[in-house]
Amino acid sequence: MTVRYVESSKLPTSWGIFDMHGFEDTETSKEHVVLSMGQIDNGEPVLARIHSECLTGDALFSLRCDCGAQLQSAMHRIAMEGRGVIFYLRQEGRGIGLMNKIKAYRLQDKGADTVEANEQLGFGADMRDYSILQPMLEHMNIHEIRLMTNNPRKVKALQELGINVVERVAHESGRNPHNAKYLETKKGKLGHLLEDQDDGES
Ligand SMILES: Nc1nc2c(ncn2[C@@H]2O[C@H](COP(=O)(O)OP(=O)(O)OP(=O)(O)O)[C@@H](O)[C@H]2O)c(=O)[nH]1
Ligand SMILES: [Zn+2]
Repeated sequence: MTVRYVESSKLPTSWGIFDMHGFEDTETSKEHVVLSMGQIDNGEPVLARIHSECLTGDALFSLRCDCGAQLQSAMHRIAMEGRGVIFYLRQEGRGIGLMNKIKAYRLQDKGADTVEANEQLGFGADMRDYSILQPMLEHMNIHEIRLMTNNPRKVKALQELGINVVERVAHESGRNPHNAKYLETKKGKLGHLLEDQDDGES
């Protein structure tokens, strides 16, 4: 495995003070970050978020998706429990990268949904590889997680890697008129477990 631990520091945030741990993938040069709070290496299942980078949603306040709201909600939940961990993985655009995501957004502006746009660009619907998590979890001595996600495929992928997901914690937030179609496609085509939205727009 090519992912190695680099260094840790404090990261004060609006929700509290996290510990920030840096990892680098020497093969891809991708730099991943883990935020933790409380004692997470004592063997008790850890409340965890495995968050895929979304520059537009996480940093630029985009309403096209729900990523920014999900990240903030995860930080809030962990702070409320006083214990938990966020793996911030640099898998922008479900693994296709930022430039390709912009191309996909352009196709979506012309009517495609997120899956069709990926396919029109020659990519699969979801190109993420979670195996990079293994050395990071090992370094943090985390073996059992309560995973904040709506994506059953993410749970399955982690379990196939030998990561024990003892609970899926529903993680819905940030629904708005601009991401209604995106969320509908996640539910209809990607199998996300999202509440029905009877009165919503599509
Ligand atoms: N290719 C592509 N990627 C997108 C698009 N919108 C958001 N993303 C990326 O999707 C990733 C987040 O994945 P999601 O499918 O929203 O959610 P998830 O991580 O599978 O599931 P949750 O754990 O429930 O959030 C981030 O890397 C975003 O950059 C899009 O329209 N096209
Ligand atoms: Zn996003």
